[in-house]
Amino acid sequence: MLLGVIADDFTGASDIANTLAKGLPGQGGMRTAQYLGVPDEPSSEQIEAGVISLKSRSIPANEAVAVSLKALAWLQAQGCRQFVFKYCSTFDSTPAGNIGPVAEALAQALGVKGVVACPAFPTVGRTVYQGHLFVHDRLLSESGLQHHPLNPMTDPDIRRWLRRQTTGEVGQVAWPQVHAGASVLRAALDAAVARDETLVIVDALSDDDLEIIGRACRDAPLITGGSGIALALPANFRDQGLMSPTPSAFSGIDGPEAILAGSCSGATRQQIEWHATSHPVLNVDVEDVLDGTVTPDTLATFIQAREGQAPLVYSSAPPEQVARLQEKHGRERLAAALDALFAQTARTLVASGTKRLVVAGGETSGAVVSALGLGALEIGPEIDPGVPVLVCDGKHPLGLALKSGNFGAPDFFTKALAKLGGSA
Ligand SMILES: Nc1ncnc2c1ncn2[C@@H]1O[C@H](COP(=O)(O)OP(=O)(O)OP(=O)(O)O)[C@@H](O)[C@H]1O
Ligand SMILES: O=C(O)[C@@H](O)C(=O)CO
Repeated sequence: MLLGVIADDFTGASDIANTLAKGLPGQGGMRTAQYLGVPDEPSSEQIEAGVISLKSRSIPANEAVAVSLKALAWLQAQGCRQFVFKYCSTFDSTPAGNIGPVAEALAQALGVKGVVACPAFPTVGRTVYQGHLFVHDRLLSESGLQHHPLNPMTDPDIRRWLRRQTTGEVGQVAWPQVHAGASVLRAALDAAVARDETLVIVDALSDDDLEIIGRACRDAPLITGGSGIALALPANFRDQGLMSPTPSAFSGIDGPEAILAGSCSGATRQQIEWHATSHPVLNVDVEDVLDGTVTPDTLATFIQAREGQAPLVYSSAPPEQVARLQEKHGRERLAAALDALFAQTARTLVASGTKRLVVAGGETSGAVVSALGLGALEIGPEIDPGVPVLVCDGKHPLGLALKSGNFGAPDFFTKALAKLGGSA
């Protein structure tokens, strides 16, 4: 294994695994595996990039640091020579962490300074300019993310946001020094090291900028950011003659299908609305879940009876309704009940032969794949930006798509099932 990634959530892990498996246009990517948590055993496969999915975005900072260091140790034991800490392209965190504490702990463990921090993902509208994060044409703090239930992003200046979370000084490299090319940027990062800056926010407006950043980080032991930060890393390894020719082709997994959505993001709700125009959907009433009227069997039975019709079950609701329910029942209680509902539904479905499973939402995906107890997932073709086909290869192959709440086109769900089946 050449490259090790520590991702702070499951859908974010798929996102960067997708970037690494694709590589730069026309150049090919790395043979990539996504692991669900820190594996107990060494990697047995011919994997070039290993991505460890953690659920560490919204847990206490000291726990996030501990599990991230454990992931680092496992990746080091697999022989990785470079590490990426992947967080959200909208920098999801609070003044208490977890991006700063985890990044500083990894930097300290690796003995490095001048570490790039860049959440930019221009393909989905996330750019960084003068240390400020934009979502399309809005500042982060005016993009809707200021209302995020767990990590309200109320300050678009991510230098200032990160300084609240860190003990070391946070530096900045502004866009002109990125645009000037990899050697100018490298010199700017070396100057940051000389100033004793541990983390350095680096501007990026386009994939060209991200490629320059990746090239400048060819020999950097640690890089941090969104998935875009990994764009040029496969090419760095290929240029050094370290990679094998072509990863194996994905030929598709056919069989019964299911779509589970717990994400309440605008994109997911639009995708559900689109899907409902021509496919069976079941809207789960959260109060029925809490009082036991709706159970995992209710959902599994609905799906099993509609095999071949792309059935979807969802709890997703608009923000006002979510806020009202959270007020009444408590956020933790709702999340635990819904996580358990989707997790047990997935277990029942897979046990009864479901072969293609699409899940919307990071927390929901984490609950589902943890319950399924899957090993390493291999990365297949891209469905939409940031969302690849995932394959659990074994005696009973399973194809998965784990969609970040805000990702995907309106027809994402049917497209995902088609890609999992090997068509489209
Ligand atoms: N009807 C509902 N009422 C209240 N909470 C809900 C409802 N439906 C889902 N939830 C909760 O909303 C949260 C959705 O989080 P999840 O991470 O799955 O989606 P997301 O935040 O859109 O995705 P991502 O993290 O990938 O951006 C879960 O904790 C889930 O339990
Ligand atoms: O970077 C992103 O936006 C996603 O990969 C993600 O982390 C969503 O949870």
